[in-house]
Amino acid sequence: MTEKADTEPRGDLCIRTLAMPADTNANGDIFGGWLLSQMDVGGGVFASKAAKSRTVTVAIEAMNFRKAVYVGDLVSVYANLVRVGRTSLTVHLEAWALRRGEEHPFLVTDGNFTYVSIDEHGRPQAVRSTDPSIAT
Ligand SMILES: CC(=O)SCCNC(=O)CCNC(=O)[C@H](O)C(C)(C)COP(=O)(O)OP(=O)(O)OC[C@H]1O[C@@H](n2cnc3c(N)ncnc32)[C@H](O)[C@@H]1OP(=O)(O)O
Repeated sequence: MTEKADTEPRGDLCIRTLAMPADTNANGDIFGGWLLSQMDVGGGVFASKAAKSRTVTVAIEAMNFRKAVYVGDLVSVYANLVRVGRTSLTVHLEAWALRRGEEHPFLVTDGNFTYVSIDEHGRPQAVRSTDPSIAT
């Protein structure tokens, strides 16, 4: 895995939460699945706002777990739109942790999450947005 040189989060802040004891794995560290679910929730909020519709997660790619997260870390998820298809959007998500007593957050995970815009029956529908960067 290549080390990312980023020193600052990129994108829109979409969720911020505190890692709690209930989120730990058998080793007492924060469970990767918990982190992934925070990213999915944040990315879903971002994708629904961008598509102006309900969305569902269809794929997660290029997921990197770069650093461990511990109880008490403040976890923030940032989103960037990287691709818009006919019915789907791909969002690059980064999770950053701020440790108690420290000044600077650090990148803990990142990945590309693809969401599909769906209608009231759960069927894919064309992305419709007033955002000019999302041409359909
Ligand atoms: C936060 C949460 O959402 S939790 C819920 C977890 N997710 C779910 O329950 C979703 C379950 N899956 C589904 O309901 C269906 O598979 C749907 C609605 C996502 C897609 O339905 P399908 O009939 O497969 O649709 P279809 O084949 O037309 O694909 C729709 C879009 O998804 C894209 N897609 C499908 N599979 C993938 C994949 N593995 N990777 C990337 N994109 C994909 C297609 O390319 C298409 O995008 P485009 O229109 O922009 O070109």
